[in-house]
Amino acid sequence: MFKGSPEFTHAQMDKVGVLLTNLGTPDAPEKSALRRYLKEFLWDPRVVEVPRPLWWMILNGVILNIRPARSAAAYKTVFTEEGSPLLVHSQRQGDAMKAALAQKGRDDVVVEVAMRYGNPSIKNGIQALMDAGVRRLLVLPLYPQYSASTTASTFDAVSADFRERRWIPELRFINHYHDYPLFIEAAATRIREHWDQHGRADRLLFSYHGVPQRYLDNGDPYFCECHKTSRLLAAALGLQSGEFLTTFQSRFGKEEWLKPYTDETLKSLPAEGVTSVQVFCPGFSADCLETIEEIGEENRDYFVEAGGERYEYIAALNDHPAHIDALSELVLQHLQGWPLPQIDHQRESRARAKGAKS
Ligand SMILES: C=CC1=C(C)c2cc3[nH]c(cc4nc(cc5[nH]c(cc1n2)c(C)c5CCC(=O)O)C(CCC(=O)O)=C4C)c(C)c3C=C
Ligand SMILES: [Fe+2]
Ligand SMILES: [Fe+2]
Repeated sequence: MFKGSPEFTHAQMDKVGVLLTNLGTPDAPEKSALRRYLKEFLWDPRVVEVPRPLWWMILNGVILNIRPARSAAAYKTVFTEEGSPLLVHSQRQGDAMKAALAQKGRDDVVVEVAMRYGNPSIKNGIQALMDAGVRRLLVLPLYPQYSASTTASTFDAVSADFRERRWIPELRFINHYHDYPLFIEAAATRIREHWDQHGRADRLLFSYHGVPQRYLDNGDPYFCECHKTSRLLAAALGLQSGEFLTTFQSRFGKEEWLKPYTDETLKSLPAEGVTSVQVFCPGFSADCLETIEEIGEENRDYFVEAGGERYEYIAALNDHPAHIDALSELVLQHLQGWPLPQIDHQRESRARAKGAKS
């Protein structure tokens, strides 16, 4: 049986919905929650492209016995009273997006936030939108650069939900916004604000989450989109080549990942006479474990141990007003051409008078 909409009446106003998604995060910084989260995440064939029987054995036999405890300890250092930073920032982005759209004259748009893995799930997010009468759905995965491991995986989850539905909404899906001028300007604003407060450093590092080199070799545009973001951002900031670097962080597993690696770069810079760096992560729309702990703490230690003197992490865009403005303009652009929701009030009152579904 497909999931239906038995409460439907013709008097109901068709709505437009926006589903903002991000990667997802464990429910708690505990071993059991990490095991659940990593099991779902790392079993996704978009994330780990290894033949399933072999990967099943490695994942269940080795990784899920070691990694949950290690990752839980790392997550403990970033969780706050409010919860996981990624989720907290995402929810703030959702609230701010709703307010920005209303301010721009679209208070009819329903906004939900969902996570590809864990909670709040994409399934529940789509259900909430459908329950609100959404018949036109715009999905915005908050990954500026397209990668099969993130963006396509989100599409998989949305389409998997649709496969269970009788009445699917019209769908639009934003693949990427790595070169969207307002996004570049928002990131440049964040960096300029940091410079206003702290001054500049010898180098500005743009550090992106990595993926295996093999994915690039097989046609994933992620690497190129990261470099394009860096180039546009450098141009917006008036930086010359040599003043900024593009590096890749968060390696997982033994194979080669996109290079240069952020950690190795930071370890080598002091020997080249670079003793002050600022690091910004243009691929992370929200601060999370990988920025707060890995870039903010772990990599700082590498740089300082190698002789670096000044290391600053520049916060992600999170709910910065320039970011919310960019994302809401992006949404409005992608909503163009979809008829505004309309309601036939006469028909509605007739239907109500009859007290029956029409
Ligand atoms: C921003 C884009 C991201 C890409 C591309 C990406 C690819 C990718 N990630 C892993 C493995 C892990 N990533 C983990 C955390 C994590 N990854 C992203 C984003 C991208 N990942 C974010 C935002 C986060 C943080 C989530 C949070 O809760 O704060 C983790 C879990 C953390 C840990 O245990 O160390 C893993 C594992 C792979 C294999 C991959 C591409 C193939
Ligand atoms: Fe990741
Ligand atoms: Fe990491």
